[in-house]
Amino acid sequence: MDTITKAKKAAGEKAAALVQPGMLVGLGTGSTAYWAIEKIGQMVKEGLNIRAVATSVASEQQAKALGIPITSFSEIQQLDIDIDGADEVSEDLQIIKGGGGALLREKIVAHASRRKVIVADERKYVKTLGKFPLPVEIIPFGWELVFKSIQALQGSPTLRTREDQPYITDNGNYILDCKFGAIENPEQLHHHLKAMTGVVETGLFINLKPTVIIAYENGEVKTI
Ligand SMILES: O=C(CO)[C@H](O)[C@H](O)COP(=O)(O)O
Repeated sequence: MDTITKAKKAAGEKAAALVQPGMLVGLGTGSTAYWAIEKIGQMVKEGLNIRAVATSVASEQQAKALGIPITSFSEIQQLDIDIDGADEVSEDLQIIKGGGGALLREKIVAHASRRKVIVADERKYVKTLGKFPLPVEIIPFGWELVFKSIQALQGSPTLRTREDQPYITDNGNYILDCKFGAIENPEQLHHHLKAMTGVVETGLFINLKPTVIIAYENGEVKTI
């Protein structure tokens, strides 16, 4: 296992240790959240009694394969804890997510959780957001209009593709990856984008007040 994968595993496992018996747990998406889900799966096998809501089809499949009981918002109102990855976390704990395409469900789950835990390796921890292109989930119909509106905002959008076709989210939408450069005011940018008809959600996770677990390649793990 390379040092970055080890760091992701360490962050994920540290977060999983916060899960207590009886909790309702949000399961994130991506290669760091993956390790938290693996660890929670192991804890369930050892007798931990929890229920979980997953933020993507992929994470739900992983959880089910591990025997983690899955529930939904038709049965529950709120989660106790959500453990998820990030593409960037700034020093003031604003976050870009959506590199894995799950930002909409991730935001719904994060907002439904009393405690939000973000797990990341050291490369994601930055002074200012914006090096990572901001994912924006949009409705496929008329997507070109949103594309042009984001161009006009100097967002330099690219339609995300997979095998030369538009990438389709779990919700049937498209994603524009937008290069705004340094994002000095994430809250303002989020509101500008959300006001565009056709934008479903942005990858800016603002003012979540998360617990952030950063794992370093040298083996250190810090909670911020
Ligand atoms: O937001 C996400 C998926 O939509 C992921 O949490 C984010 O992309 C980080 O993924 P990874 O841990 O694989 O770097």
